[in-house]
Amino acid sequence: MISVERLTKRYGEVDAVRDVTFRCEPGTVTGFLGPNGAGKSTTMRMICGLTPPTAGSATVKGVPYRRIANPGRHVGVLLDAAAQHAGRTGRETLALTARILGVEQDRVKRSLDTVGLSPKAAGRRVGGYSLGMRQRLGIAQALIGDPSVLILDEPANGLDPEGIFWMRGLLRDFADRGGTVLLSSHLLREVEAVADRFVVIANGRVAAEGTKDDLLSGPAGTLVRALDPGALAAALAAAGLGARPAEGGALVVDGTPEAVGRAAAAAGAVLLELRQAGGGGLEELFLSLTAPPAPAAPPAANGSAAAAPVPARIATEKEDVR
Ligand SMILES: Nc1ncnc2c1ncn2[C@@H]1O[C@H](COP(=O)(O)OP(=O)(O)OP(=O)(O)O)[C@@H](O)[C@H]1O
Repeated sequence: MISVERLTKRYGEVDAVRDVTFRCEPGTVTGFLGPNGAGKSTTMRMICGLTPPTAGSATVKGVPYRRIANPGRHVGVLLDAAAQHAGRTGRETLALTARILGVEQDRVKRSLDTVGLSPKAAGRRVGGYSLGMRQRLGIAQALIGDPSVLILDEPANGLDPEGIFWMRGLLRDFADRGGTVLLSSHLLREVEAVADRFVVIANGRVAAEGTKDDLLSGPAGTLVRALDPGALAAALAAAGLGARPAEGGALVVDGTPEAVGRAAAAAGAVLLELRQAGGGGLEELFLSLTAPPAPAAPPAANGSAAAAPVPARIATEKEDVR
């Protein structure tokens, strides 16, 4: 079990993570999703005791990570596959990890077999590995202590399609045997096939959380796209219809297609698309939750309420200050 309670991390003026709360249960894979810079890595680093939170707390198996004795026997962590010693061979890397964790050396060969690194590859220096090979080695390192929890940050980066398929099978099997998996990605499709639950983070905050069915059962609204997004935004605001941005400059509006069509017609806004939202499934929902805000409406000639921008539920991504 991983438990995250109101985790917050501030870097100067930047709120990298704000009030993030979620749980990962044994026997499940939790997909931790969000666009670049959303706060996934910072959250995972706080769970693993590498970054001190500004506020809030996180526990793994009921204990803060830093207080777990010999944590590699309980929690397998892969946060950055590129951060391995380039001068050691893959086999040496695992042999050293096995010694540090106090597990038998025969686990080295088993782990190499599990992740599909051949004896020849294992004998090469890590500096010559591709990113995909480093990911496999990192996963072997995470698994060698036979943990019951896995925390993996973008583990599919650099893996080819066969490698991604293999990794999904490995994680599914790990969870089906009672393990707990937290898996981050900025690509929904990468995790959709393996995750039981999703935590979607945008701009440092949890934007949505739940199973696929939970996420898709919410009010869908109407998807609309106009030739002039600003004119549409003004028309919706004038009609008192709330909206949030979706993919390709579209909006998802809290209202029926008829109400949206009437509002657009009244303002003379030309529509390119008008339909019930939600048919796009999880991907459409993910994109709408993590999209930048809708364009602001142009000021109305008479200075009426039509000048107000459509309220967007999701704020824009922060500026990267690194
Ligand atoms: N050490 C740091 N100092 C200052 N700002 C930081 C630091 N680490 C992260 N940030 C900022 O915090 C925000 C969240 O970054 P984070 O790396 O957690 O996002 P992410 O969701 O993992 O993104 P990606 O998918 O690109 O890895 C970003 O705005 C980032 O610039």
